[in-house]
Amino acid sequence: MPALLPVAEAQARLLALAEPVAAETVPLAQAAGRWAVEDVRALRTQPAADLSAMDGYAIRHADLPGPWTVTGESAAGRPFAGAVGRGEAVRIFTGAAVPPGADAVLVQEEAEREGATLRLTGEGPPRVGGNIRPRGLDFSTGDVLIRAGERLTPARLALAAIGGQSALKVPRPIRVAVAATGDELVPPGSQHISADPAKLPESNGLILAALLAGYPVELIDLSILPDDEAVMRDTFANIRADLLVTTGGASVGDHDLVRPALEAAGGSIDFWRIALRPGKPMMAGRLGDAVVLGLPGNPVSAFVTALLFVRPTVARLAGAADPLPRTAAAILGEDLPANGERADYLRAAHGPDGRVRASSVQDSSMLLTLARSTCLIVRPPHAPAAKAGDSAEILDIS
Ligand SMILES: Nc1nc2c(c(=O)[nH]1)N[C@H]1C(S)=C(S)[C@@H](COP(=O)(O)OP(=O)(O)OC[C@H]3O[C@@H](n4cnc5c(N)ncnc54)[C@H](O)[C@@H]3O)O[C@H]1N2
Ligand code: MOO
Repeated sequence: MPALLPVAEAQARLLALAEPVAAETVPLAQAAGRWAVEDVRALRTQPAADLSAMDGYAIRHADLPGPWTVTGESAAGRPFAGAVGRGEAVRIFTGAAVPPGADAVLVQEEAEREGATLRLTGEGPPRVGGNIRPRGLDFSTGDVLIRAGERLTPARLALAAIGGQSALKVPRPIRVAVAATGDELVPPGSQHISADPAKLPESNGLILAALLAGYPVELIDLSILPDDEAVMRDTFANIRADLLVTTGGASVGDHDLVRPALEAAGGSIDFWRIALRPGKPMMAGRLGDAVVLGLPGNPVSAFVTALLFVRPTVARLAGAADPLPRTAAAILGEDLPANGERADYLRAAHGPDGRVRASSVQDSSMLLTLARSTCLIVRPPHAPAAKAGDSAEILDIS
């Protein structure tokens, strides 16, 4: 058997197989969770004028400590038509244009008004420009607001809108075909599950669909394929997808038929078997225009490989410049033994003290421990033993 491929190398080879798909232009609301194909620039300056940051009175700072004569009002969307002269004040509200002549805003809590006469009761704005958001504070026309390859998060979509954009160029949705394999599998909720101990509810399809919720995908559900090479081959040969994900049948047993079926369908395997626990027998390759990922069948192995490989592939096909999952640092609540040759992704939970503790059982078939975990502790190959209180790298799965 060839040596196991390190995770980072496997990810790099996989991403090299995946080119972003063709782009389309969609209204902002449809761009949520997708990736920008090109730099998005501001079509306007924000704020477009000097605006008040508070409710109060627009004044000339040099006129402090007053008193002033109130000559009018400026509200958001309804600016004051005139200017502020010496000894004058204009009633102003948050977001309203500061009239010409005024250079500070006196907050109403620091003033007392009687008819048109305004008196200072507090300190007043400390400086020229006090309580004013100057024109262009956030950005100016032509500024790059979003870079090509960045994800269109809620904040970036709002930024594009306030920057004057109405539509964005993004890759079209990614067609992801998902097939579970195994004679033992039946759809979740099937009647005969409890009656037949040879049958097992299919769960990996849910893992994949749920992990891809919020991603720009069209899922093609190939359902459950039997352990039959010809059936698999014919199914694979007919898919119209950008990414084919199978689970199960990836290992070395007599019924592990995904690899030969893919090859019989005209596909090619780029790599197989990764220095990863769980998830060692994952394979990656191409079939026609599609990238193919053959995940192991054990549900926790399918989950971990979906996080490390499926989501990044979808993100790259969907235009992400930075598709790999981001790890975080956490403090260990317990000692960990030295690690072996495979990178280990340990199911773990954050305790009330904020520290993370790995579950004592890590068998890759066990979904209960996965469901109770808040993170995976990433143990690189050959990591030395670690002590409680040490920092560790984690992947959040909460
Ligand atoms: N002799 C060896 N045996 C195994 C090796 C090895 O290196 N040498 N690797 C082990 C490792 S590691 C893993 S991981 C598994 C993965 O095997 P497969 O991808 O071939 O998976 P299956 O045998 O089809 O299934 C494994 C297990 O998971 C259950 N399963 C499968 N699909 C689903 C699904 N969609 N939903 C729920 N559960 C599923 C299946 O019933 C099996 O219990 O191989 C080891 N063996
Ligand atoms: O790699 Mo398997 O996923 O260890 O159980």
